[in-house]
Amino acid sequence: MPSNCTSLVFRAPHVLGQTRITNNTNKLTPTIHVGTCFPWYGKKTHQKKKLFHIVSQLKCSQNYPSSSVMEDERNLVVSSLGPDKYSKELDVAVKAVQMACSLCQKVQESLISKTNSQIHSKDDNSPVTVADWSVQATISWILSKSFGCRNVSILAEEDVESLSKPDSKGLLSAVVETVNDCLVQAPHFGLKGPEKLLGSSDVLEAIGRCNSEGGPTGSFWALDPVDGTLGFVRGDQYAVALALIEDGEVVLGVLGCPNYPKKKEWLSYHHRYHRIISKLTPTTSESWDKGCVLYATKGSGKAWMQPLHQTNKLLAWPNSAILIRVSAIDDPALATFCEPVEKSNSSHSFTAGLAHIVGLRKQPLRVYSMVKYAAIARGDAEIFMKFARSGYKEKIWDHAAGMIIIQEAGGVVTDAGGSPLDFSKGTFLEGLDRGIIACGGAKLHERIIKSVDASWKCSSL
Ligand SMILES: Nc1ncnc2c1ncn2[C@@H]1O[C@H](COP(=O)(O)OS(=O)(=O)O)[C@@H](OP(=O)(O)O)[C@H]1O
Ligand SMILES: [Mg+2]
Ligand SMILES: [Mg+2]
Ligand SMILES: [Mg+2]
Repeated sequence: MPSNCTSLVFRAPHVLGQTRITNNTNKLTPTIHVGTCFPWYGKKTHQKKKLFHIVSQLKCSQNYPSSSVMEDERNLVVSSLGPDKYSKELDVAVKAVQMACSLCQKVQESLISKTNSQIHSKDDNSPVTVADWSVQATISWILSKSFGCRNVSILAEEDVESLSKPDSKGLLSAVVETVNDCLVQAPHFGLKGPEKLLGSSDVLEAIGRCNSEGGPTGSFWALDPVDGTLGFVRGDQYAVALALIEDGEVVLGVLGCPNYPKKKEWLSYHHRYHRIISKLTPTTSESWDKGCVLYATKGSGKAWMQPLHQTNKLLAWPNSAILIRVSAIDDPALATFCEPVEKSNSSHSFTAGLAHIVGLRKQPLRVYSMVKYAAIARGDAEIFMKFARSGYKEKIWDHAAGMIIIQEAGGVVTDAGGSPLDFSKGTFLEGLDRGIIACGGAKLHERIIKSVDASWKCSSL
């Protein structure tokens, strides 16, 4: 794991009550290195607890969660300390996505209680709302503020043209208001907000700045401000997806899923039930009722999840993160596969044929957005398949964050030919072979890839 900090020095030797922190050479240890081993042996339970607590605190004090303290029967071993290469990027990205989720929750609530007048159609007839532009502006502003405009390059879904038209004044002012409402909350999320309210030109600039073309060299952020806008406007699942891509490789991913239910069974409920559920359960998403942010950095072998941040209850976020892992189920008969809700986005008949050949018995779990990737990473489902109509080119922002989170949680993501997804060719996943297959484990993945050809021959795709 990349690490630029391999030791941590105490200002004074630590003393736990009467227990001095000593390492396995029994020397008082003012410095803890990666690999430092603290013997449990002979220690009393309360001393063990204190020792574990203090050593665990070290990782939290580094403001990042990927260091780890391992325990065995005799020792407590510090396996890694200090921030990894992307700690600052991860910290800012997670906070920015948390803010974006909170923005989306407010807009979704207001959309559901009003008419459809706030939902607009793009040239390709897909929906776009105040939330899509507002999240893009907010995250663009936060990234620029945190890393400097010149150092930040963003490739994002929404463009600025339709918002800048003279007849879009009402829409633009709604976006400006939403962005400002969100940015004033920045300090609650541990970020700096603007000194004064942003004007229309600031907001348009922030959206327009997301004009990176991506490509094979350098580093850029890929942002889908609201993925699954259709789910969003229907009061259902959607995601905020942010990934960092370096020299064509996804190195960091953050996925905000504000409506991810505490009980995985609720994922399969029709959107109308979600509305009922949201009335039945506290909208504050207290504890784990609904909503989470998932994240991972490349090569860490770990993926994390934290609950949605509550502005009135400040959670020190690395401390509230828990590790997630893909499902261990590798028997197709027991596996759940997810796919897009809309037939026009992925062929349901093709995946039904494929499922039959592979021996998947359960009904498909149809969920809007990259929440499907989240379900695989959390181990709530085993397979995700998407086969768009021929001629449709998948966009990188629809897959980057989800892919890395599944991979670091132990899963496999490829195209339908078994090749890795290529994020180095600009906006689209060029060269994608037919579709996308993501699985919790390699065994299931292999079985599906092997069956794609057989199923493909009898399909009309
Ligand atoms: N025709 C077509 N074919 C395939 N894919 C398409 C198509 N049109 C759109 N999209 C992209 O799909 C994104 C939503 O994907 P989902 O898997 O969530 O689909 S679904 O909404 O559940 O049906 C959606 O992302 P958002 O625009 O961010 O919602 C689109 O990028
Ligand atoms: Mg999308
Ligand atoms: Mg989108
Ligand atoms: Mg869209």
